Amino acid sequence: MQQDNPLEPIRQQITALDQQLLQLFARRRELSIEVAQTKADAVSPVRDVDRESALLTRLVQQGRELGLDGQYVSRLFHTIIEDSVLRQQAWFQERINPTHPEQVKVAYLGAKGSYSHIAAYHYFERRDRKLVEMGLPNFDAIFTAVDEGQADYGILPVENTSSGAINEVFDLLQNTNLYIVGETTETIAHCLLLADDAKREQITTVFAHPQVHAQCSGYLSKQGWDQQYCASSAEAMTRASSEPNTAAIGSARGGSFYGLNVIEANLANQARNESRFIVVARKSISVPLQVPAKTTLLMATSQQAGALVDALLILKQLGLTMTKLESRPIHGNPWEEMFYLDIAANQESQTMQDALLQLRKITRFIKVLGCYPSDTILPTELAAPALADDPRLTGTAAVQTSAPLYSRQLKPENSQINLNNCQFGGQQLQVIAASNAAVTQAEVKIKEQGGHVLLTDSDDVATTLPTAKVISSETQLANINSHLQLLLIEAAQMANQQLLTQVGKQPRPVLLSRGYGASLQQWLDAAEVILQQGNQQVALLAQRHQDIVDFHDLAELQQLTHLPIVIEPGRADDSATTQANLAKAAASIGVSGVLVSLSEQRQPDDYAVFMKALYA
Ligand SMILES: O=C(O)C(=O)C[C@]1(C(=O)O)C=C[C@@H](O)C=C1
Repeated sequence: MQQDNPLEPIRQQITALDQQLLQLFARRRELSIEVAQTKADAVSPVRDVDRESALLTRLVQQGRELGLDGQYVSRLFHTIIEDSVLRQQAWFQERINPTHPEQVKVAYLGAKGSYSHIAAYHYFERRDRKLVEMGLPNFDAIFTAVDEGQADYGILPVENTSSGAINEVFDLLQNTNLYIVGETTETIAHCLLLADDAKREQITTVFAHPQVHAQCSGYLSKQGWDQQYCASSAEAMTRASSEPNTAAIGSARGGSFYGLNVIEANLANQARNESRFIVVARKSISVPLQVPAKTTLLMATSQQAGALVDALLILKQLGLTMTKLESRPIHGNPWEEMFYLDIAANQESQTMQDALLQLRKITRFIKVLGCYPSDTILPTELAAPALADDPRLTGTAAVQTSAPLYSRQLKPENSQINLNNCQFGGQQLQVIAASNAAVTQAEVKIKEQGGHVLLTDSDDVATTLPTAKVISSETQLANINSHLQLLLIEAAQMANQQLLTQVGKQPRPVLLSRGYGASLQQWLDAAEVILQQGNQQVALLAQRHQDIVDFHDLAELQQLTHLPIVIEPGRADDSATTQANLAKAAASIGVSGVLVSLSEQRQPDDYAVFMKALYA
């Protein structure tokens, strides 16, 4: 009989107390949101370490009087305060980005019970959002589902304390249209999970995601089981629940979805096993200044020695803290690296705007992948005076730069584009020679008579000259040769927003022609589309189809933009000498390049005449 069990009355009292504790926690949470509402009016930060310190000191003291250990009390209240801070942050977030519906569709890796699923659950629960779950088989599918609007958000793991960065996700971020709008860190407790009727001694095979295998390699190497990789922890658990003599590695919570029991816990190599996840969406968000924010940048520096150090020095000089630096190879550009930087600052703060402005000047590619609330809540240590000043709060007033990226207003000095040893935007006029002949034949001629870049339709890469090619479609862009250095967008494509957007994601310089009948503003707006995507290496090409190159336009353009300007001088029937004179005149008002035909078949050799007249 239950009444005979002496434990029962005591347990009932514990249950009743726990129930009261829960009600108190819930009430505390409500008060925390009331505090946030008050802070919104006063524009004070969420985090108040002085208050936390005073509160913890008092609680530890009072706890001691009640016989409670100080560590125990501070640990408990750190969890409570962390929840309070994260809730307030979520409340502020919602206040300035109020578009979210009550339920959100979230794409994550694997099925119910996967680590990504649990991270998604925690993240959106904190935001009072009901989760419509969309488990997908791979990371690529998650990006596509959000991009195409089938899901509102995607949640993706980016790093783990034992196995490091998740490269596949970083690689997909290189080409995405999505923005990072949030992050969350999950403590991952890997357990050995077995079906009800299974026995540990009979295990022959263990299923886990490759990252999980890596994180538990120490434990697994001692077991002598066959280790099989699965696309997700959920798949591993599904298999362990149906295949005899097998086990899975997963979380206790995940295992419960599949009727699996925890046989051993804490299998990871590192005692502290945490994974950081990012949340991606189609629209970027603003982060309120009350909330500590992170800004993630994607950046390619020039290939000169020390280029990365120069970029990092800018951050240092502005007092910005970089919390992460990852590098990944650039797709199609062997030995070139794309850098991912997490900076503890709000994108809209003046300091971050200054940093972006300076970084744009020295990078070949730069894009803000997102600015989002930082979910890392460091515990307030007791009696540490340094904590009175929370360095993660930038606290500066919001500044939105409205000047376009192409404008002189934003960047007074000329931009420069480097291709091997030639430099558009520098002192010397650069010559791009267009040729239909075989690449080797054209190369010989350019080397004999002068010139810097070869514009060719050929995919032959056997040349030491930088090569340029006309790109007319996204398909063509997707298949370009990795040696190609300069992309030329012709007049007919100037208004092709999709092509411009894709070209903007390239780490290669772009020469953008003015569209037929397009105004200077429309031309610059097209350049802006490319720049906004991250590609900072854009030059403008005034082509011959504008009848003759209009010097009035060129002079005006010089004032409006810092982008290098290249011209195709004169009409086709202008003599080589006339074209050279036009090129020289253009150079005198700051034009940095000229596009001419190599005209292999002509007699006399127009190219030779042109080059001679140019340097006469
Ligand atoms: O008192 C405040 O200002 C709060 O925001 C509440 C609270 C808490 O939960 O106790 C939360 C965050 C602050 O860092 C300090 C305390």
